[in-house]
Amino acid sequence: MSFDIDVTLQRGKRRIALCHRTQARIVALIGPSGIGKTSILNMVAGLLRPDHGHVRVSEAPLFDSDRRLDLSPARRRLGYVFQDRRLFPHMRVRDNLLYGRKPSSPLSLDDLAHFLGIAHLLDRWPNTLSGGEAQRVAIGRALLSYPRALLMDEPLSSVDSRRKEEILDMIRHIPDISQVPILYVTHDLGEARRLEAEVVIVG
Ligand SMILES: Nc1ncnc2c1ncn2[C@@H]1O[C@H](COP(=O)(O)OP(=O)(O)OP(=O)(O)O)[C@@H](O)[C@H]1O
Repeated sequence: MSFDIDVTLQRGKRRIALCHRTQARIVALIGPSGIGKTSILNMVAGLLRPDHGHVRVSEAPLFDSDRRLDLSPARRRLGYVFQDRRLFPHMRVRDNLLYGRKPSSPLSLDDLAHFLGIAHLLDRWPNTLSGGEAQRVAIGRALLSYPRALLMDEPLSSVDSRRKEEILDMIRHIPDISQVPILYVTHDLGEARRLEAEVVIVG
C-alpha cells in the first residue's frame, strides 16, 4: 500500500501542487476551501490532467508526464467516494453494491455488508436510506470494484456527528480488511486524527 504523488496544475491564478510519497494506510489531505484538495484527488483519479508530474499507487504507474503515460480513469482502478453519494436511484442497495463488482474481488458482498453495517438494508431503495447509511453503501460499492485505492472527498460532510464517529471508525479499518489504502480529503483535523491518518497539509 503506497502513494507516490507529484503533481502540479495551474488553474486560473491558482497553482495547485502536491508532492508526497508514503506507505501510510490512510493519508488525509487537509487545507482550507478552494486550495485545491478536490483538484488533487481528480488528478489522481484521471479526471483532471496535471501540467506536470507523476502518480503511482501501490507501485502501479497511472500518470507520468515525462513518459507520456496517462491511464484512463477506468484503467486506474480507483474507487471514488464523493460528498454527495451518487447511488443509482433505480437500483436497490444490493444491486448498487454489485454494480461494477469485479469477480476477482477478494471481498464477498455478505462479508462486506456485515462489516459496513448495512446487511439489513440490501433490499431497500436508495431514497429510503439516511445520509450515513447511503454513504456506507457508496463505500461498499467502491470497495467491491476491487480498487487499488479509495479516494474519498469529504464523505461525511452531510452526516451528523454521532454517525460520523461510527463511520470514521469503520473507514479506519478498511485497509486492514481489504489491503486498500485511502486518500481522504477533509478540512477537519479531528476526522484525520480519528482515522489515525497521516496528515498532509495542502497549500
Ligand atoms: N473548472 C474549473 N476551472 C477553473 N478553475 C477551477 C475549476 N474548478 C475549480 N477551480 C478552482 O480551482 C481551485 C481549487 O478548487 P478545489 O475544488 O480543488 O479546492 P478544494 O480545496 O477542494 O475546495 P473545497 O474544500 O471548497 O472543496 C479553486 O480556486 C477553484 O475556484
